[in-house]
Formats: sequence, structure tokens, C-alpha cells
Amino acid sequence: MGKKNKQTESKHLKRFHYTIDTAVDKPFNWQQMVRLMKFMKPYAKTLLPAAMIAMLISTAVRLVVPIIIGRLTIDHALANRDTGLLVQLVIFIGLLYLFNYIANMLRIRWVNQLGQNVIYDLRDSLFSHVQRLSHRFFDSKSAGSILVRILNDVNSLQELFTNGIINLLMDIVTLTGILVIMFILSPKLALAVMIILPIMFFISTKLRKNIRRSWQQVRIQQSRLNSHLNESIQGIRVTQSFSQEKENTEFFGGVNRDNFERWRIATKKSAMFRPFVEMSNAIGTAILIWYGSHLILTDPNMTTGIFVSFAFYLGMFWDPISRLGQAYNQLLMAMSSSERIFEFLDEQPNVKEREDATELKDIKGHIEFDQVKFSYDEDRIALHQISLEMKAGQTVALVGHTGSGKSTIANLISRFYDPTEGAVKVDGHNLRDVTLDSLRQNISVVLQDTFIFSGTIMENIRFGRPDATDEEVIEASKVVGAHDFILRLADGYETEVEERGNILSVGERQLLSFARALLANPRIIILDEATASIDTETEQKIQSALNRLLKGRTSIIIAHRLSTIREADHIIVLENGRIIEQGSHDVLMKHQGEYYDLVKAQFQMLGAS
Ligand SMILES: Nc1ncnc2c1ncn2[C@@H]1O[C@H](COP(=O)(O)OP(=O)(O)OP(=O)(O)O)[C@@H](O)[C@H]1O
Repeated sequence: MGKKNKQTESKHLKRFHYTIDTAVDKPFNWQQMVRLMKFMKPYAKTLLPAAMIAMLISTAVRLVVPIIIGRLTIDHALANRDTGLLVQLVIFIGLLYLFNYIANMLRIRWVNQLGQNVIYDLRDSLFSHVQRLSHRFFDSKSAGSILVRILNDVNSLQELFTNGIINLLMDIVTLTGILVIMFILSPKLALAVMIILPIMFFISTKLRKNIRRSWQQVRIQQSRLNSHLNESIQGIRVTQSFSQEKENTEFFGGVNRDNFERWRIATKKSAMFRPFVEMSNAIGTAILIWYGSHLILTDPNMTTGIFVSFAFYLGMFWDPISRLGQAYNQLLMAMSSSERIFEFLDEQPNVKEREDATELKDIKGHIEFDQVKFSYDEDRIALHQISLEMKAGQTVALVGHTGSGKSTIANLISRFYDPTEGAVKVDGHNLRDVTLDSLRQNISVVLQDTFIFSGTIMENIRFGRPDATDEEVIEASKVVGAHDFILRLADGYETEVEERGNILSVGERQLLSFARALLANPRIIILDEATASIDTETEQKIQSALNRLLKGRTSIIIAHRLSTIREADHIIVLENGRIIEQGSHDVLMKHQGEYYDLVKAQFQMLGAS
């Protein structure tokens, strides 16, 4: 399979390329660990100490039982044939195990609760933080990579918080306890048995590292599988229309095979670990039997009881050792996951609200751009020294070729970005001086591709004003002419629409977004008109809905339809981030400049003169 796999790998990689955003381990970092541990702080007086106490109790019981068996039962009760004491000891050991059972049960329960709580808090704070970040952040990250951090990276910390930390402490306490007790009971035998410990520790760490690397490869392959699956489902319509199913399946087969191969290697390596631990156990036991028996015969301090206690301790020894290696792996993985989580948490919104920002109240809707310059990235200027005015209540159409800066102007009015130079003002207030909430409550943005959330039609329209009553929702829908088509749906306003509203037509989605915007009742409306050509009847419907929606508000329309542009009070023509002409339709047509050419070239075919 190896050779065949290599060939398919190079073939299928030609077509697709995915950036792998998967956790790879990082060196241990104390500062990061401390920061991670702070997430346990809310539970520092409740679940954490409770789980620790339960852990200490059960560890202490496990450590004491071998001494009771060896020193008291064998060396005392049995040696003296004291059956009374023997019965008492058996009952006592039984009670201790019962106690241990309860302590263990509580420990597991509390540790799980602690872990779940911490993960809940972490995911919650990550999500609410990411939601507040500016558009600039989302420009540079794919939705997939954000999902991976909020889901996978947080999940990979789950094991650390549920079992990892407490188990690590438990194993350290157990090992230290066993070592101390063994050295007290018989230093010579303890030394003999422990002689293989350093070698075993060394080999086990190396082996673990190797195994960890293989699992990382598995995760990388899984991430590729996820990306491809995601892309295939999202792009299924394009795939089918270009008859690329076979190619796609072949590619999937390749990724799937790589994944399979990595799993095979990782499980093969992992399978070596357990036998290795068992072998160490066997060597330890052989030393114990050989040297222990020798001591029993030659050393008066060595008793059968001590020998038996040693056998018990040796049996308890290897599990914590092998778990410690695992805990170390877990810590390294947690380092990379937490680094990526903290990277998001440390990200600051580019658009910041000033501490003394004022509320934008009762505005009229006058908008001004004062010498505004703007770039998305350093080497390309999207807007050059733009100055413009949009009077309150006016409908302003922004027109221009693709990439000329229309959406950028709209983005600056909503303050999704701040100008690089100059100021954007609403009713004379610089947007940098007002609160974001109050600004955005006064603005509704209606995008070309309306986002429909999964839920009912009613909930979707209510999105911008959650306190609106059903009657208000219906009223808004009637005004924009959406009511009729909504009633025709299976459950009317209660019809469930899936994310992105696939069951609705483009025109219906537009009307829905108009109703949503109208209900929010903003002073300013920004509308990115749909470019898709629609039939004349729907066009008329949308136009009259639009007139009702825009009435009495300042409206900025990124216009594509001549009918909309002609009805605008003011038209701004953009080219390469500059205003090249502005005025009313008639004035601009008479002028026979760029606008005139644009209308002739671009809009004549849409049927208007
Ligand atoms: N998020 C972004 N990051 C970097 N550059 C961007 C971003 N958005 C737009 N640009 C660039 O800024 C310039 C202006 O884009 P803008 O979206 O404002 O154009 P537009 O006139 O609205 O175009 P269209 O009609 O095609 O939507 C373009 O050169 C574009 O490539």
C-alpha cells in the first residue's frame, strides 16, 4: 500500500491545496500554563479542593493497604497464628476499600464537573470575544479555521482539565509514596528493583514522543479530510454542474487513504507501548523474586511480609509511570492548543470604542466624509481623499465599476473599519467619538446576499429588533410586499428556514431582508442592491418595496439597476477609489461624462433607456 499511496498522494495534491491549521506541539511554557490554570480559579474554593481531597484519600488508602497486608497480616497475624487479629484486619481492609471506592467515585465526578465547567467557560469567552472582533480580523481568517479553534482546540484541552491535571498530581503522589515506603521497608531491595527505572523512563519518553508525532500526523490528515468534506458539500452544485464528481471522489479517496495510512502507523506504534511497560514490570518482578528471596534467606531484617508488600507496590508502580509519559504529551498538546486560543483571545478589535464615547441619539441622518483616505492593506489604497455629503433623508446611489470602492464607503459609514486618514461624520459627530451600539442601531445594512439564519421566517425578520411583536413583524412584511409570499409557504410565518434560506428565491430573500431592515426602523439604510437580474414583475415589486423602505431615511444604495439609480436624489460615480462625478441623473446625463458612458454601456441592456 505504501508505494501506491505515495503515487496517489502526489496526484491528488495537484488539484487541491489546503492550508493546514492544526495543532502541532510546542515546548512547555510556564507562563502559558499559569494562564491556562487561571480558568480553574472560579472553582478554586469548591470543585478543585474537593476533587484534590478525594484524590489524596484514595491514594493514601491504596498506599497503606500493601503495608497492612505485608507487615500486619503476614508478619504479625499469620506469624503468630492470631486468627482474631486476622479477621479484624480482613474487615479493616474491606472497609478501607469501600472508603476508597466512595472517594474514587467522588473524585471522578468532581473532576469531570470541573473539566466541563472550565471548557464551558473557555468556549464561552472565546466565542463572545471573537464576535466582538472587527471585520479586519475576519478578512484574514477563514470560517473553517475559526471553527477549528473554537471547537477542536478547546476540545483538546478538555482531557487536560477533566483528567489530566488531577491524574498527574495523583500519579506523582502515588509514585513518591511508593518510593518512600519501599526505601523505608528495605533500602537494598528498593534500590535493586528501581535499577531499571531510569532506563525504562528514558525509553518510554522516547517511545511516547514518537507515538505523539504519529498522532499529530493523524490529526493533520483529519483536518484535510474535514476541509475537503466541507468544501465538497458547500460546492456540490458547482461540482455537479461541471460533472466533476469523479475527480472529486478520486481526490477524496486519496485524502481518505492518507488518513487511513496515518492511522495505521499511529496505532502500530501505540501498540508497542503497553507490552513495553509490561516487560519492565516483568523485569522488576524477576529482580524482586530473585533478590528478595536471597534477602529473606540472608538478611534478618527482611521478612516475607515486606516481600509481599513489595510485590504489591511493584504492581502499582508501572501504570502511573506510563501515565506520566501520557500526561507530558497531553501538556505539550495543550500548549499548542492554548497558544492558538490565546492568540484569538489577545486579538483586539481594530475598531475601538473610546472610553468617553457618546451615545448617538435622535439623529437626522446627515452623513459627511471629510478628506477620507482608506486602505485595507498597506500597499493598496481603496479610497483616496474622499469628501462627500449625504443630506438627511436623501437617497444616494453609489455607482462605478467593480472594485471602485462602493462597498468600502458603505463599510466606513457602519464603522466596520476606521478611515486611515480623515473623518466620517453622522450629524456632525465623528464616528470615532460615538458608541458602536448607538451608531449601528441607527443603521441597517441590507446585503446583496441576505443572510438567513436557521429558524422561522418570523424570527428571521425580527432579528434586528428582538422585542418586536408578531403584529409588528407582519405589518413590516406587508409594507414591503413580503406578506403574500410568506403566507404561501407551508407554515406561513412559522416556516422553518435552514441557514442561508435555500428554500427561498433570490427575490424572496431580498423582500425578507427589506422587512427585517424596516422593522429595525433605522435612520440610515445601506443597501447593496442584488446584481442578479430578476424578471420585470419582481423588479417592480422590489422597487415599490424599496420606495417604502427608504421613505424618510437617508439611504445609500450600491446601485446596479438603472431604475433605482434614476430615482436617487444624488448619484456619486466612483472610479479607483475616487469620486469622478456627482449630481442627479438628468444633470449627469446631460454632462455626457463617465456616468453617461456607464449607463450606456452597462445598463442599456437591462431594458431602460
Ligand atoms: N476585505 C478586503 N481586504 C482587502 N482588500 C479589499 C477588501 N475588500 C475590498 N478590497 C479591495 O478594495 C477595493 C475596493 O473594493 P470595494 O469592495 O469597495 O469595491 P466595490 O466598488 O464595492 O466593488 P463591487 O461592485 O465589485 O462590489 C478593491 O480593490 C478590493 O479589491
